[in-house]
Amino acid sequence: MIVTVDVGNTRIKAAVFEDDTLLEGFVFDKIELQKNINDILMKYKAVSHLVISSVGDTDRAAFLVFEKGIKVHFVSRDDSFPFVNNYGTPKTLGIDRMVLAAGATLLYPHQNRLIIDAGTCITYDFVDENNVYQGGAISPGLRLRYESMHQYTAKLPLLTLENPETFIGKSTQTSMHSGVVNGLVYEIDGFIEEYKAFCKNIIIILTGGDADFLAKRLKNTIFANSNFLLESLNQTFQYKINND
Ligand SMILES: Nc1ncnc2c1ncn2[C@@H]1O[C@H](COP(=O)(O)OP(=O)(O)O)[C@@H](O)[C@H]1O
Ligand SMILES: CC(C)(COP(=O)(O)O)[C@@H](O)C(=O)NCCC(=O)O
Ligand SMILES: [K+]
Repeated sequence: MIVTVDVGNTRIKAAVFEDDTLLEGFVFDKIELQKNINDILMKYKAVSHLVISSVGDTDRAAFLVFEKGIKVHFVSRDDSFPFVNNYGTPKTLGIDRMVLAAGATLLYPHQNRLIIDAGTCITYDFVDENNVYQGGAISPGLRLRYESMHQYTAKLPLLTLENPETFIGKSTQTSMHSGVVNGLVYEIDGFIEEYKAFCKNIIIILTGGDADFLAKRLKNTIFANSNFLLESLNQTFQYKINND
């Protein structure tokens, strides 16, 4: 049994796996890290490994306290990955994006894959049918769009996510909701159209904290799975064990 942990820029997500089956998922804030991991390990005594992917310079020590009896593995660029990396700056490619690319490569063989992760930032990652990671895009996430408009203007309020009724905003608030939500939906649909025109036989996976909210608003049919990074971590770790 393993626990995978995804340390994003906003929150921490974790899941318990028995082989390929996700038994339970968790979401918590960074300050509650040790307590939550401890609770998970108390509940699932058969856990043998903690597998962590972190977008930042996580305090390794916070995880290493669990090393008594459990193996702690931080996924890094030195691990084996099931794709060839054709990114121009492979050393600066986010570990989270590498794990998503690895998961898509292993779970959806012999096809083109586009993984869209709607988290703090929106990341687009493209792995082609020859298992070459080609790159993608990075743009601000939903919450970041609201926060940055407030932070970098004199007059715009800080709003929380709301569904815009129409695309024509009739007030400051509805204009901002339309700009953020419709703007992001148009962006994602636009990228999907570009990728579909560029290559046939492509699977599109949408994940991240805003995946469910966005999925039902997209024109394109996609596969929404908010646990895809946690599942990809499980796959990446099994691949590493089998290939090291
Ligand atoms: N309690 C919450 N705290 C922060 N963001 C949340 C929360 N619930 C939903 N979200 C949404 O999740 C998004 C962040 O997604 P997440 O996958 O947690 O990010 P990351 O992987 O970068 O930490 C935000 O844009 C926000 O709209
Ligand atoms: C783009 C990201 C900030 C996304 O982080 P997230 O929204 O998942 O928290 C992260 O993948 C990152 O720091 N990447 C490094 C730059 C790159 O991938 O090229
Ligand atoms: K992301």
